[in-house]
Amino acid sequence: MQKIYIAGHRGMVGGAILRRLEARRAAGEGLTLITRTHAELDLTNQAAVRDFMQSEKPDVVILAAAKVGGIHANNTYPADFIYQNLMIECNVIHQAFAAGVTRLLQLGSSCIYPRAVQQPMKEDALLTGVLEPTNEPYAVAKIAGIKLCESYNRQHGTDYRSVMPTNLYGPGDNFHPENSHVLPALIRRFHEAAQAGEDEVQIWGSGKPRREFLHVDDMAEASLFVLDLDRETYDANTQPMLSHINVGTGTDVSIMELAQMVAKVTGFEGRITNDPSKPDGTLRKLMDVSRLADMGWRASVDLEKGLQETYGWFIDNQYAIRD
Ligand SMILES: NC(=O)C1=CN([C@@H]2O[C@H](COP(=O)(O)OP(=O)(O)OC[C@H]3O[C@@H](n4cnc5c(N)ncnc54)[C@H](OP(=O)(O)O)[C@@H]3O)[C@@H](O)[C@H]2O)C=CC1
Ligand SMILES: C[C@H]1O[C@H](OP(=O)(O)OP(=O)(O)OC[C@H]2O[C@@H](n3cnc4c(=O)[nH]c(N)nc43)[C@H](O)[C@@H]2O)[C@@H](O)[C@@H](O)C1=O
Repeated sequence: MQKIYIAGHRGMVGGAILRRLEARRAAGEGLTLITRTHAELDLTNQAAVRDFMQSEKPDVVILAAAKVGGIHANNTYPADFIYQNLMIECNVIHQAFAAGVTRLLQLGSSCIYPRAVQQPMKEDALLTGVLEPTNEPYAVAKIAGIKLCESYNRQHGTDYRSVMPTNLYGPGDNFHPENSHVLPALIRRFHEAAQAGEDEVQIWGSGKPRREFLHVDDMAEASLFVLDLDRETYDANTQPMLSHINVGTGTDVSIMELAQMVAKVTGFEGRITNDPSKPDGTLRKLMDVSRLADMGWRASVDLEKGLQETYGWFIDNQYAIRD
């Protein structure tokens, strides 16, 4: 019987991972799944995390809890993003080690890479240049998460792994009008404009930046794929000081193209205009996903289909708006 702690199980990604693990358990796999809500266990609290890890002693930890948000939230609350994410990572990773956890998977982000890096971004581009200023504090914390895992592996022989997702979306996303990521923000704005019969919707920035969008079910599947790899395979495909694995689709769209897709899905037929007072952020973020593809995993959810499904989820859960 394997005991797995999923940190952040009420979030978009943690929730999708939990659903997959529950399905495995229902199919007969010997799994004990441990969860705590934020209210039950604040992961920025070192003593609380220590007591929890020591009493539960999980075999495996999946770290999908983090302070998460889009370009505006990152730019507006930089102290929250760096402080909370560093604390969560330090507490969970160190206390997991202290409690004897041998395998851990932590989720980083594509924003760890330099803003002007060669595209698509390979894992070895890490720490080769200047970060994007709108999310540098969050990115620094995410880089620290990778380095924490690598350092415990090198000093203590643990098997702590890191996956770096591209921009994610899907059921359970945060549709807050300012603090969310672009895809859920546009679903909400275009839906509301279509319902109100408005003839114009503004998107932030120039619409020219390019982003890659991965469905959360693909992300959950990739996370468990990486977690399940035997140690020899993981180590053979990574390096001790370059141990993270990109997760993405390998294709991107411009923000204006995304807006046009969202307009179609939500039935908005008016004009799409730009708000140049809002930042563009990184001009392009496209993952090189060959490391994961070489090991046998590829994304399968098509963006158009994923958008339709996510819009359906939004319609059914319109009041599940966070913050
Ligand atoms: N969404 C995206 O586009 C991307 C996400 N990622 C990464 O994927 C991971 C999951 O993100 P996602 O599911 O989208 O984020 P969500 O915001 O949906 O989920 C994060 C979860 O973490 C919990 N959490 C936050 N702070 C604490 C805390 N101090 N103690 C306990 N729980 C806490 C939240 O609980 P509560 O809501 O109650 O605070 C929430 O349930 C994160 O590491 C994120 O950085 C990476 C790239 C892109
Ligand atoms: C996943 C990643 O997410 C964040 O980085 P980002 O990719 O820049 O995130 P974003 O989704 O918020 O924006 C993408 C693009 O879209 C444009 N855009 C248009 N209209 C809206 C809009 O209405 N909302 C938002 N949020 N963006 C909009 C926006 O101006 C930008 O050009 C990181 O901070 C960090 O958290 C991280 O790792």
